[in-house]
Amino acid sequence: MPHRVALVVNPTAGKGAGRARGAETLRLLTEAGHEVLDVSGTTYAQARAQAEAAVADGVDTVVVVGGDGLVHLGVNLCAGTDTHLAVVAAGTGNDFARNLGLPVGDPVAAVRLVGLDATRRIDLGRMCTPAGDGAWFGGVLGAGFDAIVNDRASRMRWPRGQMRYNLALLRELPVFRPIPYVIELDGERIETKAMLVAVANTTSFGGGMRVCPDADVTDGLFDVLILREISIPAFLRVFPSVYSGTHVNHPAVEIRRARTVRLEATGIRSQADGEPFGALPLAVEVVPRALSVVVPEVTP
Ligand SMILES: Nc1ncnc2c1ncn2[C@@H]1O[C@H](COP(=O)(O)OP(=O)(O)OP(=O)(O)O)[C@@H](O)[C@H]1O
Repeated sequence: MPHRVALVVNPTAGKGAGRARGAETLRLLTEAGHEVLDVSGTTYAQARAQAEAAVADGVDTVVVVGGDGLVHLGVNLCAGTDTHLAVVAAGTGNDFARNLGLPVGDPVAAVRLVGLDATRRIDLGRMCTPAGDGAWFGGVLGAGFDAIVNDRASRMRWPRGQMRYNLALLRELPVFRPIPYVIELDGERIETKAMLVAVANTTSFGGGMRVCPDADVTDGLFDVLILREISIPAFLRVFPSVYSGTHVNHPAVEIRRARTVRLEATGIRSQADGEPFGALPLAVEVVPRALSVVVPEVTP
């Protein structure tokens, strides 16, 4: 079925590969008979404003070409509506696409899905500051060491891609101190020092770090990881096991399930889907079935 499509391309995604992937996606969508409105911008803010207007105008589907940052934009455009989100994964990490079994680095396969009309409704996270500033996220919200590294990486101009995060991590690690948190899980209050707290809708972030390997996007619950205070050498030893998800067996790791989470810590910022969000405190809730995603197969 031909769709009315709003296309958002991040030309900087995947170390600059996004531009070519975007041009290919535009050509493929047009050839497939879809009516395409290219709402890409020279900045994230411009793309967002143009895409919001297209969604308000009633497009059927938003197609994002980029990494998890562009998925984050798409999630915020389509959340709570019947507009479908299609992902042409062309970023560095592509955690969202991998978690949902979507094609990665393959615009032909991703565009084919748009015409097949197979969609799946998934849960989203909704985060809110005390001032009432809110946003949605599809993947993982982190507030701790991950957000500090993410913050530093986003201020660095070089190198690009995954190496930037590795370098930021090496710079932050020696000066990092465990953070005193107040965490509320469905109203249960936990006071603890921890290295990071991650509120997960999907399983992974940061390019394959399977922080909450059993997270399920349709269970109406977050998986919440608390990595309690450990020494920096112990942190370095446990860190690689996050890629296989076996870190969950470490005694300092606790994973809990909750519908609502409140996070409080002084001077700590958050990141969601790899994009910086506000400082703590934050209130977070899961909103079941808030997003319709274009997928390879129909699921109820
Ligand atoms: N023209 C643009 N349109 C959209 N986003 C842009 C644009 N220029 C720069 N960006 C930035 O790209 C980031 C998102 O990148 P994305 O996740 O799509 O790709 P990536 O290669 O995986 O990036 P990263 O390695 O930074 O995670 C956002 O933080 C956004 O501010």
